[in-house]
Amino acid sequence: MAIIQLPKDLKFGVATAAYQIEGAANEDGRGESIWDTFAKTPGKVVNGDNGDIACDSYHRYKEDVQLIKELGSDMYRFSVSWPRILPNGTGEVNQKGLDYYHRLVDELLEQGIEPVCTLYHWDLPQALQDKGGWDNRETIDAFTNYAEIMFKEFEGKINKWITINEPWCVSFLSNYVGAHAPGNQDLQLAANISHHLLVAHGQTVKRFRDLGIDGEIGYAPNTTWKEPFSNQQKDIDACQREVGYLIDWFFEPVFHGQYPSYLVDWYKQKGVTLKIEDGDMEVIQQRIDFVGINYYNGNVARYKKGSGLFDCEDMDMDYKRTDINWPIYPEGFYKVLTYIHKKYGDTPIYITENGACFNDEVKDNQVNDTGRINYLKTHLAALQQSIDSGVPVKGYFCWSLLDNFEWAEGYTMRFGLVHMNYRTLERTKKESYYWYQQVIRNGWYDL
Ligand SMILES: N=NNCCOCCOc1ccc(-c2cn(C[C@@H]3NC[C@@H](O)[C@H]3O)nn2)cc1
Repeated sequence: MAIIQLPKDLKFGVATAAYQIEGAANEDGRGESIWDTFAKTPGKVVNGDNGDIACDSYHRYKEDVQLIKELGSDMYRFSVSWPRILPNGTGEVNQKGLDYYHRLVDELLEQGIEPVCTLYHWDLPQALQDKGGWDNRETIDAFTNYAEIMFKEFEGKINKWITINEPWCVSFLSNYVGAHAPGNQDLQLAANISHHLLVAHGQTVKRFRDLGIDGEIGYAPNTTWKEPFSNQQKDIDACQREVGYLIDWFFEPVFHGQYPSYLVDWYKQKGVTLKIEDGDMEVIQQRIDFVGINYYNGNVARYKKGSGLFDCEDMDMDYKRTDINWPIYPEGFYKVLTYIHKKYGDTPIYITENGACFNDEVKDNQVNDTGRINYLKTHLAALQQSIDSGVPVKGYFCWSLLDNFEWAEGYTMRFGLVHMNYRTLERTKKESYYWYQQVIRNGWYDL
C-alpha cells in the first residue's frame, strides 16, 4: 500500500447548503424560494421530499458545529438562504434571518472554525422568480444588493465569500436539462441565465472591492472530465465540448474576458446567441482571490453524432459507481485541476466540494461506509498528485457534513460523513467521519 502525505498547510473542511440542511422553511420570517415551489410540484423530487424540515440544522446548529469541531475541521462552508434575509428578494430585511447566521457564525468562531460563506446556493427567492428570475437582468442588481447587506453585516466575522455555487447547475441543469428548479427546458434561456449569473458574480466582486470589505472572494463552478476514447480529432473535440460546457464557459469570461469561441460557435449552430450588453465582459472579469472547484465524477467519452447537446457519448468503462450511479473516476480530478491550472493560471484553488453518495444505513450504532472511504482515498491521492504538479490548492471541503436533501433525489441519496435519521433527526458519525478525522489530524493516510 502507498502512503499519501498531504501538504502540512492544506486546510480541511466540510460543506453544506442552506436549503439542504436548515429546515425551518416557514419560520422566523423566511420567504419562499424556488426550491420550496419546485419540491412541492408533483413529480419533481423523489418521494415528494422537500426542505421543510431537512436536518433541522436551523435549530440544531450547535450540535452540528460540535460535529465539525470534533472532526478537527479548519473551515466550514455553509450557504445563506437569500429568502431568509430578504423574504421578497429585495426591500425589507428580515432581522431574524440575520440573527440566525450571527448565531451560527459566532458559534463557529468560538470553536475556532473558519466560516466560508456561499451567498447563492440555488434557493432564489420565489418573488424574484415570479418576475423572471435569473432571466431578468434586474435579478443581477438584486443579488448584488443582497450580497452588500451580508458583506456589511458580517465584515470582520466572515473573511471568505463565495458568490455563486455551480453556475452550470443554476443555468443549464435547471433551465435546459430541467432536472433542478425552476425546471425549464430551453437552451437559449439557459444561456441567457449563465451570462446573467456571471455578470452578477462580477458585479458582486466589484461591489466587495468598492466597499473595501476585508477578506477574500471567489466563486465555485462545478466540473467534470471527459477523456477521449481515442486520439481521433472528432473524439478529442467532442470531449472538449463536454468539458467546456461546465468549465470553459464559466472560467473563460472570468479569467480572459470572453466566452470560449468553440462553444459560442456550437451554440450558434443550435440557434442560440448571447445578448451581451456593453460593459458586461469587463464586469465579469473582476479579479478574484480564489476559485472554488467542485468535482464529483468524469468518464471516458467519444464522438457520436446526435448524442446529447455536444455529439458526445460516455463509454461504459465498467468503472465502479457510487449509489447515485456516478462513475468513480479520480483520474478526472487530476485532469480537471491540471487543465484549469494550465489554462487559467495560478489563482489559489479551494476544492469547495468533493464527495460520494453511498446509502449505507446504521447497524449496531455504526455506519460502515467503506465505499465513501475508498472514494475519498483515491480522490485525495489525485489531489496530492495535482498539488505535486504545481496546482495551487489551498483547501479541501468534503461534501457533505451531513446526509441532506439531495435536490431532485430528495433524501434517498446520502453524501454525508454523518448519517441522518430523518424521522428522529438523530446524527450518527459514519466510519468515513472517523477516517477523515484521522487524515485531518495526521496529514497522511494509507492508500
Ligand atoms: N451534463 N449533462 N447532464 C444531463 C443529465 O442530467 C441529469 C442530472 O444531472 C446532474 C448533474 C449534476 C448534479 C450534481 C449534484 N451535485 C451535488 C450537489 N452539488 C452542490 C451540492 O448542493 C450537492 O448537493 N453536483 N452536481 C446533479 C444532476
